[in-house]
Amino acid sequence: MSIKIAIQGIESSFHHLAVQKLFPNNNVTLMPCDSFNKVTGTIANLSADFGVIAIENSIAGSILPNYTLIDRENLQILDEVFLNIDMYLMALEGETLHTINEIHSHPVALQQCKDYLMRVQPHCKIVEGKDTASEAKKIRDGNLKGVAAIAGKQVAERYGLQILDSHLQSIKVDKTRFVVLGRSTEASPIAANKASLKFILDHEVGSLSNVLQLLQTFKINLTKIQSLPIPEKPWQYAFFVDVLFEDRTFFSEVITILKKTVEELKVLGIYKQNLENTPSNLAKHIVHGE
Ligand SMILES: O=C(O)C(=O)C[C@]1(C(=O)O)C=C[C@@H](O)C=C1
Repeated sequence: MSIKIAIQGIESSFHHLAVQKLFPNNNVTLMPCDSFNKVTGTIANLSADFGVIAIENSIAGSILPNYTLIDRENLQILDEVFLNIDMYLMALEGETLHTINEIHSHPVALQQCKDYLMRVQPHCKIVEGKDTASEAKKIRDGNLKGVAAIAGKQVAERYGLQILDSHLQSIKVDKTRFVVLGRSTEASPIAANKASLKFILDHEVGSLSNVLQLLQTFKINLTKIQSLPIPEKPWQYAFFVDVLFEDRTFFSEVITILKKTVEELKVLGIYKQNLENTPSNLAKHIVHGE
């Protein structure tokens, strides 16, 4: 039995690499989607067991629409993984840096390489595509002359393109955080030490500061805070935070207090921090029915 995992993009994209890191020993059926929207929809309508989506890149920043998608579809963050990203310029055999006049890639990938594009290829037309790998495949399938794609090295190998330039990202160390999404309402892992929360505050002086102080009191470490506008309420914001906790009881107490004090609270996931990129245990539930 295989696990069905929806990703944005096709085989060899960075999302595919993230799935391979998370589920290296499992029989995975990849469900390629051409937008993040379709990934979350595919999980919500039960077609996929899980989905993997990028949530933040160290150079390009948060992929903001993905926060809204997780929230809107009522999905749970079940796991995470961090990929080192290295960007390459690739095109058909025989092309050189001087014959290229158009460059395609995923918008977040283009953003990571914007210094390179301005410095080395300022004359090129930049085209935002669906994902790194499908843009490269398009060049191969359509025999597109004068067109290059920005993608990972594995994409050049998979789709038979020639590498014209390497390490294009603006900062050498380039990392993307991906999260595994599911519909699961099952108990979070016993070893969980991280949570993603969304809260909305009333417009009182100090309401955000009170929440931060509460976290401090209970020794809960805030690792990320992101505000997003609430479209129905102009100039009001929802806060999306990631927190690390050592003591599960303290964490539960904080949740109880927050529920009473903030206007709205939603737990988007309780999982184990995974800086070491340990393979996920989630497949067990699907394959063995545990
Ligand atoms: O197009 C791809 O290969 C992707 O997996 C998408 C994506 C992203 O959404 O951030 C993934 C990792 C990199 O940061 C660049 C692009």
